[in-house]
Amino acid sequence: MTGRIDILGAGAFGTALALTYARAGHAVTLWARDGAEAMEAARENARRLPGHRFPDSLRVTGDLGALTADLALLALPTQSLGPFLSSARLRAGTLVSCAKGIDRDTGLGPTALIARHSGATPAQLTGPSFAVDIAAGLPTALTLACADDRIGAAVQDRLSTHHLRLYRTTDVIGAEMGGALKNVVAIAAGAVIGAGYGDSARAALIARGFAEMARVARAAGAQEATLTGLSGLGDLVLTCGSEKSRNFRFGMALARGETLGPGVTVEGLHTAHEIAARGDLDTPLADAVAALADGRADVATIADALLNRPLKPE
Ligand SMILES: NC(=O)C1=CN([C@@H]2O[C@H](COP(=O)(O)OP(=O)(O)OC[C@H]3O[C@@H](n4cnc5c(N)ncnc54)[C@H](O)[C@@H]3O)[C@@H](O)[C@H]2O)C=CC1
Ligand SMILES: O=C(CO)COP(=O)(O)O
Repeated sequence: MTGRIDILGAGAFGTALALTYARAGHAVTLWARDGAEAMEAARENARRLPGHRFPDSLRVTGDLGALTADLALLALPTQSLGPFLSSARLRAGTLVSCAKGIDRDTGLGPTALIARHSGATPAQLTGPSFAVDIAAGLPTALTLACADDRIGAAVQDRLSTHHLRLYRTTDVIGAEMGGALKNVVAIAAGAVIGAGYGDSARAALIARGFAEMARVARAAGAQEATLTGLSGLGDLVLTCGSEKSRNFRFGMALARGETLGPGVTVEGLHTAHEIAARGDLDTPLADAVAALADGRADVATIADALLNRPLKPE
């Protein structure tokens, strides 16, 4: 079934989804905070996702009043969501967040922010998917999480395309936590590779990182099965194994004493700080990523500390 879909946020991911749904026959309106007119004229997002011409059924606007679809996707970084939602007063019946993080001001995930700031039904789209892969039309599978399974099923149906297959869950917390926490492990994995510790060390880190993800997610109320699905394990494998990931590249750069350019979205940095600041669980990787990013410790010191903790059962 095709229809109208609004997408808010013309970064790499919002643009990739807009291309996907416009190509599938939907009438898509993509809202951009900056540069809407230039994108509309060029028929391309040259800054965030170059090389993909916009189909005729995709139009770009800078006017929130032009958004009238009953289904809207929110593709903004997590830390922008609260302030944006509180000022935007969106009308859509269902708002689907694509953000992978935890809001540092409130400790809330994206769907709780939607519920707090709008009357819309909140849902979460998450899982292993680089914007460039989706834009290229490569096969991809994601998770659509919605507490209301009837609405979730309808959204799953509308947002699945031939190349983009959506699975469905009502475990919104699990889906959100998987997407947020895998970014922290990806930064750590990038640091391992950047420091030259090798693939075996990275595999150990991914496995222990997954154990930490499960601990934190369970404490937040997530179901174990969600974590072993696309939004947890699936996205963890993708992000820890590819230099296409900004979180992974950020970790590599940290280990090498380099920086990424300005304006690069690195969601895991905020999530690491949020988890480390809570301090209520055993989270050595989140603590390490926060310390590394703050310059409180270097990779060698952190690796020594992690390796020399008391031995314990797995
Ligand atoms: N790029 C990717 O491959 C994927 C990204 N995501 C998630 O999607 C979210 C967005 O990421 P990207 O599109 O990649 O980021 P991006 O860095 O490419 O773009 C972010 C966009 O958000 C806009 N923005 C930032 N603050 C804003 C505000 N307060 N109001 C309005 N617009 C604002 C920026 O102008 C920019 O267009 C993140 O949570 C990310 O984890 C999820 C899956 C894949
Ligand atoms: O979430 C992603 C892939 O699923 C994108 O990862 P990065 O934000 O690290 O680029």
